[in-house]
Amino acid sequence: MADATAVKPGDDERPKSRKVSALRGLTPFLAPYRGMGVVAGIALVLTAGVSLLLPMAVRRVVDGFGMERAEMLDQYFGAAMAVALILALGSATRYYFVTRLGERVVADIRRALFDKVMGMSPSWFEKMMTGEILSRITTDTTLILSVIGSSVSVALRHLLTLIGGMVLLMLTSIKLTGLVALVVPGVVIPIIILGRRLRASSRENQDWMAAGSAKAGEALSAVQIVQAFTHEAATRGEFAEVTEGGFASALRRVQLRAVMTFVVMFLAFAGVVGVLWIGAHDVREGVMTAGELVQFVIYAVMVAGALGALSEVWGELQRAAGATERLVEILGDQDRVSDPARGVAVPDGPLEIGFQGVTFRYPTRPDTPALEEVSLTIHPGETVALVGPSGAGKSTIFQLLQRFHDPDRGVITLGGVDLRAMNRAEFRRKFALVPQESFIFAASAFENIRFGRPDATRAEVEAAARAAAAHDFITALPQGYDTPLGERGVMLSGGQKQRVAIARAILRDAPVLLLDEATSALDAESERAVQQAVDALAQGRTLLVVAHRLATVKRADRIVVMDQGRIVAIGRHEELVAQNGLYARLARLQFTDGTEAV
Ligand SMILES: Nc1ncnc2c1ncn2[C@@H]1O[C@H](COP(=O)(O)OP(=O)(O)OP(=O)(O)O)[C@@H](O)[C@H]1O
Repeated sequence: MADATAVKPGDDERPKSRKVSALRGLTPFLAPYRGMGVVAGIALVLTAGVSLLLPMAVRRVVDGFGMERAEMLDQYFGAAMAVALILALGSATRYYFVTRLGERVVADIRRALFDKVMGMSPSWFEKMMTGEILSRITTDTTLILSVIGSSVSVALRHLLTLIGGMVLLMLTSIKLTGLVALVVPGVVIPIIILGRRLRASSRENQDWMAAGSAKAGEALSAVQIVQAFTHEAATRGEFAEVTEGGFASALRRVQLRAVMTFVVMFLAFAGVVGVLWIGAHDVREGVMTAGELVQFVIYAVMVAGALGALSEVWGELQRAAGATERLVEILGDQDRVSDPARGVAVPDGPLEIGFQGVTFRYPTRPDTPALEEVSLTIHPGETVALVGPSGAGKSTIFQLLQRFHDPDRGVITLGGVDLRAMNRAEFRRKFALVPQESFIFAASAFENIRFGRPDATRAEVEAAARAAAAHDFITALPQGYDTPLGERGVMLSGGQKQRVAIARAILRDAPVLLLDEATSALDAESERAVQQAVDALAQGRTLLVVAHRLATVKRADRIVVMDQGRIVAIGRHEELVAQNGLYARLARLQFTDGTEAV
């Protein structure tokens, strides 16, 4: 068994107790479908009621009432046929509506979760791994499906049988019911005690499942790195550890369930046998008829069966309660960044960008400022290059400008309006981003470029590709623009991916371009092609570029030199070289054209 303490998931501040009442979190999702619930409820009551009448019919058969005349016998069995029809119809109706309700509600929950997660800012994703989110969207919702789609209705049916059965037991024989009543606490108390332990172990089990998905998801997305570093054995080991941890915790749950099933079943049936024994004496002495005893026994078996089934369903309800709580947790999570209740419209026309006294620390690194007292104005149409050593805060400028985080101090404006006063989706339309790592979706080249503007025509997509010097290599692909590029664009070279990303940004046709240049050196030809694409992109737009190439910096109207989160110099290439400061050093050592800078 794995060392559970080493990688035990779920060791966070969340409370461990999982109460079935957590299922209340599902109410908002169930409310719109009240109608379906009502129909299912009626069918449920009907079938439970009819099944409760059956033992009485059996008593009459055993005791021979109404069997004297043939037509009465026929009527009797005709009625039994009708009952069978009602039972079958009621059960089918209940199944249909309950299952449909479950599927509908779970589809709604999945969508609500995904919608929520898609809108969260990066700091939220820092505490939640992709695999874990996926596990919640799939595994946890499946648990809820089983509850709404069956367990609740099964539980209700058994509950009705239990209550109705008890009443009818009393009507059949007060004395024997009294005896049964003595047995019931003996069954219920162990259910409560074991149920509590089961609950804790269920949550733990679900946490293990989520941790397993998270590990596997990460390893799969980096499978080449894992193989290149011959880390397969260790990665397999880590996954095995999580999986075995999950198995061990499942085993504890299964053992508990087994013990619980034994205790409950034995006590229930032992009780029935005991009561039956006394009843048999009563029949012998003529205190009750054989039919009454049979009726009583059937009710008692129904009641015991209902109790046993309830204890099983209870476990499922608890598992689902844990799942619900986790989902409600995500749905209720407050993001650090949020849109204003009523967003100010983004100004039309040329947009000036302003940073005024911006200081920012990443939430995960509260001690080190990533930006400190940054003030900078970028005029419309200007090309500004951000340069500086690794970790200087260049990418952080981009992050804040797109409002993935809010500054701790200071203001960031677009067109003179504080970003926090506008809706993020509105002002982000003014930006076209070319990230350092060009992300390629598992779709065709055409779809990948059209991602920049989903309503673009084929001609517009091709024009953008031409401007980005991507048209020629795309048409040379086996199916041209319709060639699937494979997961993360495995079909393309680094330079080609960049040009697809640039074409995407050109197509977006936004007034402000944010270009994070790739640090990796390209061969001379790709370099020229990418440079040409960037030039096309910069035409008539504001360009803010995290620059790693001398060619780019030399073309810039202004160069902003950053170091340890601060702006240390601003100027043109020649001026900065003449100052012989950090920039001159960087220019000599860091820019990737290979040419001497000064
Ligand atoms: N998500 C994050 N959480 C915590 N700290 C971060 C995060 N991203 C960046 N940092 C830290 O903030 C500082 C600035 O990082 P940033 O990515 O802006 O640097 P950069 O100048 O773009 O570097 P590079 O040229 O290497 O990309 C660094 O010290 C970095 O370690």
